[in-house]
Amino acid sequence: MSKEKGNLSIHSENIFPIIKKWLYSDHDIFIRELISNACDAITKLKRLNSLGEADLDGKTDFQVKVILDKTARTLKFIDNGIGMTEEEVKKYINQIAFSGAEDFLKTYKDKGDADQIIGHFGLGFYSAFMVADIVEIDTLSYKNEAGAVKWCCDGGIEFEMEDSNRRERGTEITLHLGQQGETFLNEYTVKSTIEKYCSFMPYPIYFDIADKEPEKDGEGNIIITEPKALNDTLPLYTKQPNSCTDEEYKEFYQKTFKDFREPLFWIHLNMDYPFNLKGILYFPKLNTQFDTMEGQIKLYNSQVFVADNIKEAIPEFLLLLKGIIDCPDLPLNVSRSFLQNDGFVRKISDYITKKVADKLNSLFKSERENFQKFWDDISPFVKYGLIKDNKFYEKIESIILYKTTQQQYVTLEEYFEKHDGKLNKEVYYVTDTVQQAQYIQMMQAHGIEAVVLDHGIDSAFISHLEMKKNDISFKRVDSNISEVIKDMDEAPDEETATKERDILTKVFKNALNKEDCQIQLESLKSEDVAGMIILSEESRRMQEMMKMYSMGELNAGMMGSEETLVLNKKHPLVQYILERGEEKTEAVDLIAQQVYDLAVLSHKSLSPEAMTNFIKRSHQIMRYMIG
Ligand SMILES: Nc1ncnc2c1ncn2[C@@H]1O[C@H](COP(=O)(O)OP(=O)(O)OP(=O)(O)O)[C@@H](O)[C@H]1O
Repeated sequence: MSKEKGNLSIHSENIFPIIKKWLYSDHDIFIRELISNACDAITKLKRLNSLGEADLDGKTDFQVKVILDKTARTLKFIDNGIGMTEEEVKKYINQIAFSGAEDFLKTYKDKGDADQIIGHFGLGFYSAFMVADIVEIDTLSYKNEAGAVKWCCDGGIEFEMEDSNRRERGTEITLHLGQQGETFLNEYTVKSTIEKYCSFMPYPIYFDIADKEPEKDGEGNIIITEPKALNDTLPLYTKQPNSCTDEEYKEFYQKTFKDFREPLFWIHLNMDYPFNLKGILYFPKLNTQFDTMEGQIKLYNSQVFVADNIKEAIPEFLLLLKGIIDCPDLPLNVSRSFLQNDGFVRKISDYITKKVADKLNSLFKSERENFQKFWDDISPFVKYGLIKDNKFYEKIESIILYKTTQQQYVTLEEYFEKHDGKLNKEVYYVTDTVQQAQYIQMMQAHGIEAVVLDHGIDSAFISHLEMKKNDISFKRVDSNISEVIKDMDEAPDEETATKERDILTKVFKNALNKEDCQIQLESLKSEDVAGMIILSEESRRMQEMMKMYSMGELNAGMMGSEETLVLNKKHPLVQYILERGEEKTEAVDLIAQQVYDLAVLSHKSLSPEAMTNFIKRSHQIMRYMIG
């Protein structure tokens, strides 16, 4: 065969089923596409007018109307934009995937770029056939000499075109809704879809029902109400940050996210170079631990809603926030439903991360008091962020706050400074201030404050920080006996210590009837406590991990032995037992059992059986007291 060259061609009978079935994931996006076209038509006309190429004839009340006629089963999209000539309909509508928007941008690209044109691919219009059996266009171009044109197509490969008697500049698209479009005969569906996709489109959008019964007052007089646009044509995020007030930010938040709590603070993103990005990120106030998972980032492309929570463009941890991001340069695919994952998207994500880190740093430096006030609410987010994103970690690592048991907020550096010389790069923490009160109090008595790390994210946060800063270790207050609370002067020699520990181990094993009873004998500075339970940090973390992976059953047997009963040699009850050696008396048994139960009680709850015994024994002891 001789060498040939040619153009590939598309058959519309093949492409229509693809558009109807596969191109767009959601049926309702035809509303977004047709309203976007209407807005583009207005933007183009305005642009031409500003270039002196179009006369508006005084008609500058630019708007888009959507009218539902339930009886006729039609949905109309009417604009007073640029309109189309016969040639333009042939070129842009009859040729699938030939975009007039692209054509326009090419022609006018050097003549200023004040407004954004939404269209790009030349396919959106055909999404109307997902819901309509027949689509009609009635259009009159702004060009003086142009005649109005009517176009009609039933979704097959044939269309009809004829002259129209339309007199108004602009375009009216009529969808004759078919079975697939049944749901759009419902006014609430149409209205909420417009609100979903078009809330921030740049021209007012009015929705109305054809032949609607007029509203009347009690006396039967018709109430005339001003039509109200469904959208906000100048959303706050498009304005310059220095011209927005706190009140406006709060109001915008409440309206956009239907959240009537006040946001804690916000970041207004406004970038022109190297890419165009605008938006506002809000740090919401949390009610409960689980609230954090309810963030919502709405992504827009030239004021057209794309989707919520697009992971490719927004760093995962930011999805815990609430916000709007509008990026006209987003590399969207045809359906505008997801992004092509390229380096550009990564840059957007990095930019947002940097902005958030900068804001947190500036709050820390210049509004420390506020930063502390916000900390409880924002810390789950910050911690999640630093675990997920190393760049974020590096930028905010030094400003992470820790709330101490005395309700102060300190950085790690400040924590060590506070305990100057007392702690060897150890951070003592509590996970439950009530349950661990005994330990907290003991440490406080010796000048050590613990920090409260009681959120679900904290165990992962601790591990992450230890991995990053390997000289630092986190120790729960009940995980060991700090040197600070021991009385080192009273430490016995090795031989005595072993002997005493052996005696106590035997006595306690016997009294408690417990084979795996680990005993440690210490001289504590305080004489108030006879015994306390400690559980090594490593084994407790292991237990927690097992619990998380639902391996709870295994832990009791495997890990139980890691629990140690620390007895205070200075306490008279412990001394009483030691003085009696291994002598077995009722009093020794009672003391051992009671000391053990009290130690457990200040660490966790007793099992039902142990609790019953404890109460019985306590009564018995009180009876002995009165003889
Ligand atoms: N209401 C309208 N007024 C004027 N021209 C219109 C209107 N609707 C569509 N057009 C013309 O038809 C062309 C094709 O529209 P279509 O929605 O298929 O694609 P697009 O908007 O260019 O791109 P995309 O597929 O990205 O939406 C538009 O570019 C525009 O030139």
